[in-house]
Amino acid sequence: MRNLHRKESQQEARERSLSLSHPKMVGADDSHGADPATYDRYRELKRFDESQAGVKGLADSGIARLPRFFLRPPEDIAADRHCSGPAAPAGLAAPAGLEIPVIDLGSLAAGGRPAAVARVLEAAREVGFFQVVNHGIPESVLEGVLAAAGAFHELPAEVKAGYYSREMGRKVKFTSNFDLYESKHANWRDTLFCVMGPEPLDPLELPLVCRDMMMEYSRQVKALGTTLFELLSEALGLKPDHLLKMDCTKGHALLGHYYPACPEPDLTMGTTKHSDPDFLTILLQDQIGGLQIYYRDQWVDVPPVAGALVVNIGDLLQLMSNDIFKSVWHRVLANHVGPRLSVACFFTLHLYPTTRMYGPIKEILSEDRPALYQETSLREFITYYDSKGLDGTSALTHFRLVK
Ligand SMILES: O=C(O)CCC(=O)C(=O)O
Ligand SMILES: [Fe+2]
Repeated sequence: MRNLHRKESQQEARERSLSLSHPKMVGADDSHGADPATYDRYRELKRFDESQAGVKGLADSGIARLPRFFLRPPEDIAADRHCSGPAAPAGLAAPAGLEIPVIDLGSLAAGGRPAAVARVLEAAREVGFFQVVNHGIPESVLEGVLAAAGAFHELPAEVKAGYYSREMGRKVKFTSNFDLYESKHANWRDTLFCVMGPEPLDPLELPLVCRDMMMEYSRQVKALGTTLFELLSEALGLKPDHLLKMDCTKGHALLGHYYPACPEPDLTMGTTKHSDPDFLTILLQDQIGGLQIYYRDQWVDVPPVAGALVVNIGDLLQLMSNDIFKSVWHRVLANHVGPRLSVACFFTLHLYPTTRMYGPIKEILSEDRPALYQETSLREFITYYDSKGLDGTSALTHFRLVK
């Protein structure tokens, strides 16, 4: 593990001394029953935002009822059950107890590669999600990075406030509900967002409490990403380095999510249903559960498997694979039990000024398989995704040639 020998910075000294003090309470509108005539949603959102304490601040203040802007009306929750995802396979029978595929990467070098490629193809095409085991990242690193992300969120609110931001260009920021002002309902989730590459992040920009573990995990998850993109390239019938040459592993961001125990979990969501705006996501979740994918008209649990990592196809890879791979809706249920921790690694060139255009890969197109999407730059794609927020629609629709 990396050890940085240097003098403690002012910010770190502040973190250390403040971590001994008590978290500050944040105010909350804890009455659902507020008079609709006088309820000022924007003011409440702003008050929450300006607390810079996220949903953990609300949980710590001991609220028994959720502020109104977290509430999802029952018809909204019901509608969720009948949504049609960006790639919901049409006309197929309901799954009889679908289990998210678990793929063993342990024998790639020992003749197991063709079987792994076949399984990756099947999972990416049919389900859009799979779990990997024997992936090469030691359990101590998985446990370590989850604990480190949790430790950041458990710092005193005053310390975390130093990182709180909604600025697009910030490489390291603590935020709650990136789409707070755009979305219909807020989510019961806080996030530490860190852009780790392509320009190497100066480790000193990371909070001290999670710095070494985030750097170590970043290095290891990038190596796993390379293996996965090679398998995915082969699954498309391309040379193993095809997706690597398209810069799919050039940049990645780590998102340390924190879902505190929720006082009224049935009335809100941990994460609203969405598909990911990247090439690929590798997700590390703890043992609490709550992640679900939308598959053949129903929500299916992605159960925590000790030592496994969850992999899902992002919107950009669905676009590049011309719909061979599926980027599917997923969501996280809020829970009485918590906190739930997860660390998502988004392979994306977020914030990197690349002008490269991404469209369906030419080598897999034919007269029978014409391009289904227009080309887009990553900047255009992300700007569109962020402006839309997690509104329950797919950003891919916007780039589809035949609507
Ligand atoms: O926390 C999780 O399990 C899922 C997070 C997620 O979907 C995301 O970061 O896009
Ligand atoms: Fe996601």
